[in-house]
Amino acid sequence: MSAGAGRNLGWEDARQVAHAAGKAMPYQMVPLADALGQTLAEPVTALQEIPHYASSAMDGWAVSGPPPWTFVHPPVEDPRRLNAPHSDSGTVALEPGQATFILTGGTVPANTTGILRTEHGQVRGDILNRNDLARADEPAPGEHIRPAGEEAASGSTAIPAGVILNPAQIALAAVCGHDTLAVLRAPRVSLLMTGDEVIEAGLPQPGQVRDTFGPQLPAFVAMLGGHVDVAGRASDDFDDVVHAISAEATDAASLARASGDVLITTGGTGGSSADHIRRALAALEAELIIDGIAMRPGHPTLLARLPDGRFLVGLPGNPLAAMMAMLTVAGPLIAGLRGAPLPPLRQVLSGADFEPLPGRSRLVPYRNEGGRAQPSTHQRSGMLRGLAMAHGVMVVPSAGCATDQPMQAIDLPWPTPQ
Ligand SMILES: Nc1nc2c(c(=O)[nH]1)N[C@H]1C(S)=C(S)[C@@H](COP(=O)(O)OP(=O)(O)OC[C@H]3O[C@@H](n4cnc5c(N)ncnc54)[C@H](O)[C@@H]3O)O[C@H]1N2
Ligand code: MOO
Repeated sequence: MSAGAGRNLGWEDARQVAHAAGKAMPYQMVPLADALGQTLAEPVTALQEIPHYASSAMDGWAVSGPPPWTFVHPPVEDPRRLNAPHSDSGTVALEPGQATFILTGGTVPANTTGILRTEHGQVRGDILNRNDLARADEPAPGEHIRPAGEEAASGSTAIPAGVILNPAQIALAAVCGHDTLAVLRAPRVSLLMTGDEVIEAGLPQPGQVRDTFGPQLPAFVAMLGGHVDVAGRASDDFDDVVHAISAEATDAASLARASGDVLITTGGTGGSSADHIRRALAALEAELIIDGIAMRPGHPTLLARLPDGRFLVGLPGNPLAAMMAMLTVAGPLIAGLRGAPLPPLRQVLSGADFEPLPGRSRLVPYRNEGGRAQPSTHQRSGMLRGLAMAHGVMVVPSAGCATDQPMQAIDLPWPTPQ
C-alpha cells in the first residue's frame, strides 16, 4: 500500500480526486432502447436531412395557386377517410389550379403552394374550393408544409457526446436514422458487506444491528450511474476479507466480483482488531488513493486501486457516514468512469449558525424551509431519520458559518420527500 497518499483529504479535494481517478471506460454499441440513462460516447449526427421529405402538417389538400382547384387524382370528399400510403399524395406534380388529397405526413407534390386543411375546403363534383371557415388568402404560401431539412441538415450534429441520454434524445436519435448508439457502459460495481453483528431480517438483539446497506445500496449505486453485479458478505475474519477483496475466482460470486470495475465494502474501516479493510489493502499491496477524509461523518472513508485495476471504495459501517461517503467518493468516481462531469453542487443559505470544527467539514442533511437550508434533526453518524426526510446535504466548512451565509450543498440522487 502506498504510504500517505491522500491522507485526511479535504472534502472538496476528495470529490475531485475520486472523480479524476475514474478514467472513462471504453464504449460499446447498444440498441436505442437500451441507451436510456447511458453516457453518449460519440455525437449523434443526422444521417439524412430531418425531415427527410417535404410533408403535410394537416389532413387536407395540397393545392397550387388560387382556387378553384381541379383534382389530379379522383376527387374525395373527406381526405381523412382515405386509407392510402403517405407516399401516394406526392406522385403527380401539380399545375396552377390543381389539387390532390393529402394526409398528415403525406408527401407534398411538386409545385404545391400550400395545404388547405380539411375543415376549410369543400368539394363539389370535381371542383375544390375554400369554404366559409377559410381565410380569403388560405392557404398562404407554404402553409402547413413541413419543408425537408427544416430541423437538421444531413451530417449536422443533433446531440453532442457526453450527455446522459434522456427519452427525448433517444427519440431524436431514431429520427436521425440511428439503430444503435455508442455509449459508455455503466461501471460494474460489486458490494462486499462486513460485520458479524449484522442481521438481514427481523428485530436485532443488543449487540446486533439490522443491515441498512443490503436493501438499498444496489439502487443507490444505480442512481449514481453504476450497476451492481454482485452483493455478498464476508465474515469479520482477516483471511476471509482478504480473500473476498482479492476475488480469486473460486466461485461464481468471486468471479463476478473480480470482473467488476469497483468494489464497495461496508464497515471495517476503523482501527479495531475486527476492522480488516485497511490491513487487507496493505496485505494486497493496493494503492491507497484516499486514506480518510476531513469530514464528519464519514472520516474513515477509503478509496484504493487494487493490483488488478479495480477500485475499492471503503464505506464506514455507521449508516449515515456510509451514505455521506457514497455521495463524496462513490458518486464522483462512478461519474468519472462513465465520462460524466463531477456532479455539480448547489448553493443554499444556511438556516443555522455552526461553531467552528477544526480540521473537518460537516455534512449536514437539511430541509428547505422559508428559503433556507434548515439542518435536519437526528443526524448523528449512526442515525438515518435526518437524511431520510432531507432535501439535500449542506457542506459546512471547518470554520463554521452564520445563519444566511451561502453554503455549498449536494443534491441527493433520488426524488426528495415533500
Ligand atoms: N477509537 C476510535 N473508534 C472509532 C473511530 C475512531 O476514530 N477511533 N471512528 C468512529 C467512526 S467516525 C466511524 S464511522 C466508525 C468506523 O467504523 P468501521 O468502518 O470500522 O465500521 P464498523 O466498526 O464495522 O461499524 C461501525 C458501526 O456501524 C454498524 N454497522 C456496520 N455495518 C452495518 C450495516 N450493514 N447496517 C447497519 N449498521 C452497520 C456497526 O454495527 C457499528 O455500530 O468507527 C468509529 N469508532
Ligand atoms: O465519521 Mo464516522 O464516519 O462519524 O461515523
